Amino acid sequence: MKLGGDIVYSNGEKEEEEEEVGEGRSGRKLVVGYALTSKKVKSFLQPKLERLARKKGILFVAIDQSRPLSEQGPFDIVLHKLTGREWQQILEDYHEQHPEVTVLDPPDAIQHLYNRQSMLQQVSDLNFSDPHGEVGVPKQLVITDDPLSIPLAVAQAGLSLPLVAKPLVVDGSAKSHELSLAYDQFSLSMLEPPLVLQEFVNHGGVLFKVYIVGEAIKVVRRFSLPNVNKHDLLHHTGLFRFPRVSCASANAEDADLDPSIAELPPRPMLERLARELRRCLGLRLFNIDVIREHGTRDRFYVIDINYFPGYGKMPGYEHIFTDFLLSLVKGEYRRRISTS
Ligand SMILES: Nc1ncnc2c1ncn2[C@@H]1O[C@H](COP(=O)(O)OP(=O)(O)OP(=O)(O)O)[C@@H](O)[C@H]1O
Ligand SMILES: O=P(O)(O)O[C@H]1[C@H](O)[C@@H](O)[C@H](OP(=O)(O)O)[C@@H](OP(=O)(O)O)[C@H]1O
Ligand SMILES: [Mg+2]
Ligand SMILES: [Mg+2]
Repeated sequence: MKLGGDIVYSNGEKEEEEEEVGEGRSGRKLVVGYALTSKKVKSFLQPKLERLARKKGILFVAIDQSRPLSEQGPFDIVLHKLTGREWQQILEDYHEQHPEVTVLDPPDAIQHLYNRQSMLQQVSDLNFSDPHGEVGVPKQLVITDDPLSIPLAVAQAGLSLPLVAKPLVVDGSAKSHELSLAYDQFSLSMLEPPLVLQEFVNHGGVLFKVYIVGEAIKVVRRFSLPNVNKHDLLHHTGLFRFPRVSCASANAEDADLDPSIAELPPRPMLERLARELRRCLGLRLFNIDVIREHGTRDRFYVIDINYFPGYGKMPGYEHIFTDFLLSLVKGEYRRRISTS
């Protein structure tokens, strides 16, 4: 079904003249139940998203966690980002009782991303290489106990300094994003396991965030940590704790950067990588942090994967996300028609 219209928003954005209108199980509207933290509601459910969604026949409804899910809705789609075993069980039970509802995404698949080791394992297993480039993960080591054993473990694993120390578990807390850079082996004993130690890869201070929403991808540049050279390594000791550099709202899109550093990774390579990761992770909503090894044109590393990231910072996310939601029910209708 098509709806005419031509709205120009205050930010100067002009919507397409014709927008598709969604149809959910409840009739005309496509009902999306959401279970998100208040921080996520604020960053994701921005007025521009709700306005466009309404226009396309999509209704976002907050899930009341104090009431059984089956008594709410009916929903066509459940969108969620909450952690905890209890919530995971609620969703799994609900999915069993209501297989007709699309749960974005399956909780067991999301679990893989809440551990920085299993998060990158799938990327490593891909052994990704195509004519446009190679994508790997930095060498890393998991430490679960005794900080005093770290220097020896690092030497035995053959990891080179400097190392980025990251909390092993990512649970949405600020603490799970408290990272540090270790310049010398003695400082490694001051770290607090459980953690992942990852070789620092020089990449010219620019990182590429690749947002994935179903089959759509969008890449943005962000500032990152600067290169560490031999001189820095000789003259710095200790741990350098650093804030969430790549998450800062200031992006690197308009900065005057060295083109060999700022050049986006080749689009066909990212599309193929996203497709393969979507398949092996079993997820549709995530982003990957990609860096290009300094001094190379086509050697890339994935250093982080985030489930349901800050889409509010992705340009045009309201269009991409609403199109994605509509595509899910269209697929559902197609399936029903072909099996009836
Ligand atoms: N192996 C690495 N080599 C070089 N820089 C790195 C490496 N790992 C992390 N960094 C830098 O540290 C930043 C934070 O690391 P990472 O993305 O793993 O943490 P995070 O807390 O999960 O971030 P996000 O906010 O994206 O979830 C990166 O954006 C990048 O600037
Ligand atoms: O979009 P990028 O720059 O990757 O950063 C996101 C993080 O990766 C996410 O982990 C944050 O979400 P949570 O705070 O819900 O984990 C997410 O929080 P947000 O939705 O409040 O922006 C972002 O900080
Ligand atoms: Mg990151
Ligand atoms: Mg992360």
